[in-house]
Amino acid sequence: MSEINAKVVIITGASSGLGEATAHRLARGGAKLVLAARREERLKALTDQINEQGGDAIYRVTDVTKREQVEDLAQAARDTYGRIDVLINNAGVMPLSPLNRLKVDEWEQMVDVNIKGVMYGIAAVLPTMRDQHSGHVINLSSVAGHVVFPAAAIYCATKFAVKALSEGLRQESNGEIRSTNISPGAIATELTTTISDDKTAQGVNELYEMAIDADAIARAIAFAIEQPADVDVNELIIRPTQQQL
Ligand SMILES: NC(=O)C1=CN([C@@H]2O[C@H](COP(=O)(O)OP(=O)(O)OC[C@H]3O[C@@H](n4cnc5c(N)ncnc54)[C@H](OP(=O)(O)O)[C@@H]3O)[C@@H](O)[C@H]2O)C=CC1
Ligand SMILES: O=CCS(=O)(=O)O
Repeated sequence: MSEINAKVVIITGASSGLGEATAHRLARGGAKLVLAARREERLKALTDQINEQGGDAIYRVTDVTKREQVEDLAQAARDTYGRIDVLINNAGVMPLSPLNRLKVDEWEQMVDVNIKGVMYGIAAVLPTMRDQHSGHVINLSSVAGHVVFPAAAIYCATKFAVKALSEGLRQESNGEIRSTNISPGAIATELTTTISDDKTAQGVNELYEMAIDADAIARAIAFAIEQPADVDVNELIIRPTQQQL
C-alpha cells in the first residue's frame, strides 16, 4: 500500500497553483483531502472534479489569518475522516516591493498569511497529531527563505520564519511528528499577480519566464509523504534548472 493511500491530508491555499496541483496528485495516490482557501467557487470545482474522478475530498472556505477558521478546518477533517495525518501549510502571498515604497499594508498581509497562517495551522493540528502519536506538517517556504534579494525583504523574512517554524517543530517532534520544509524557486502559478509595484512586477515576470510547472512541487510533497514513518524528509529546494538566485 502506498504511504499516501488513505492518509487524511489538509491543504491550505488549495484553490490555485501549488495547492491545487498537490490536491490532484495526492488524490490520485488515494489520499482523503480536506481542501481550504477563500475562493469557494474554485474550491468547489476542484473538490467536485476530484470526487468525480474517484477521489475523496471535501472543502472548507478558510481564511488562514483567522485562527478560529483554521481550527474549524481541522475540526472538519476530524469530523469527516476521524484523524489528521498531514497538514500542508501552503497558503501564501508575495506582493513584493522595495522597503522604501512603504507598502506597510502589504507587509502586514504577508506576515498574517505567510507566518501567522502557518502558526495557526500548526496549533490546529498539533494536539490531534500528539494524540495519534503520528502526523506530518509540510510548510511551503521558498528559495526566499534561504537567500534575501532586493524588493523582497518582508517576503524573505516571512519565508525565513517558515523555515524556522519547520525546524523548531522537527526538534520538538518527540520522534512522532514529521516536519518538511519545501522551498520552491520560480514556479508558474498566480503568485506573482499580486505584485502592485510595477517595476518589481516587471523584474519578477522576467525571472518567471523560466518558471517550471506546479506539479514539480506536488511531486516533491508526495515524495515526502510517501516515505515510511521513520523517515523524515526535512528540507527540499526545487528550482528551475536555469534559476541562479
Ligand atoms: N509559485 C512560486 O514560484 C513559489 C511559491 N511559493 C509558495 O507556495 C505557496 C503557494 O503559492 P502558489 O501556489 O505559487 O500561489 P497562488 O497564488 O497560485 O496560490 C496561493 C494560494 O493561497 C491562498 N491564500 C492566499 N491568501 C489566503 C488566506 N488569507 N487564507 C487562505 N488562503 C489564502 C489562495 O487562495 P484564495 O485566494 O482562494 O484564498 C491560493 O490558493 C505560497 O506559500 C508561496 O509563497 C514559494 C516559492 C515559489
Ligand atoms: O517565492 C518565490 C520564489 S523565488 O522568486 O524567490 O525564487
